Amino acid sequence: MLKVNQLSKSFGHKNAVKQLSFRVETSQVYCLLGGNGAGKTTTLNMLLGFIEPDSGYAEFNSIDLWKDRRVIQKSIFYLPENINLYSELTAIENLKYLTQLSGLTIDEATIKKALIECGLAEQAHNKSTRAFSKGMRQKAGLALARLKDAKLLLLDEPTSGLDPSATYEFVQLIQRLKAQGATIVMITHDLQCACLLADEIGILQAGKLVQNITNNDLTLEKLEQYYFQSTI
Ligand SMILES: Nc1ncnc2c1ncn2[C@@H]1O[C@H](COP(=O)(O)OP(=O)(O)OP(=O)(O)O)[C@@H](O)[C@H]1O
Repeated sequence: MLKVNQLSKSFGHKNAVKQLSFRVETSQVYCLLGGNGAGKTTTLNMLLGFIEPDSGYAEFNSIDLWKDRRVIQKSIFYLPENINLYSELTAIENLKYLTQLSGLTIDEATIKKALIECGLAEQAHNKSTRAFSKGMRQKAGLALARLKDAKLLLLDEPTSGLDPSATYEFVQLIQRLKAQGATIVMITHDLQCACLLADEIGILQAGKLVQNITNNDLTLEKLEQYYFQSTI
């Protein structure tokens, strides 16, 4: 379980995140929404340890995210908006190399299995990733998360720039990872995707959490209402 408690961060006089608290249970997806400049990236950067909070804390499975950084880094996987792979290497070579960097030795059959589970067609496994679309890169990225056995996935605007079919495939993939026990935090501007995937949705406005919505048969129309009421 991820517990974020009273997290705050200012840049000079700008309060980017103000006393932010939320919880994400194991096998649940939490979507953080908000307009430009609302504090989503700052929050993600604090969870990733890139930015130190001024106050507050976050724990994953009762381990403090900052005090036990090395322990926690093994559990966290960050999927940036645009995932970088080594373009001269194939998908399999990328995953072999990237898992080796994490101290893992994983055989090719296991890598292929992870790629297939994450929806990357077999004919792409031995191709250079230079010409991979964003959707294909994401599949390879999430296969890496599987191979590293990451328990907490932090996703940054994963559906921006994806076409509707790729978005649909992404939603299905996240649902599978969730069913396999991943805890997921996703920052996004994609209300439809949040509606489909999230168990809980937080809406940030000027650094403050102004809504925390439990997704009980939430419709897109209802979420749009919450969103526009909170952010305009
Ligand atoms: N390094 C920084 N120095 C100064 N101000 C910053 C810094 N990083 C973020 N901010 C400010 O903090 C506020 C929150 O920014 P943040 O990037 O977290 O918003 P966001 O919700 O991710 O926005 P977007 O959707 O546009 O990416 C903004 O006003 C931004 O200008």
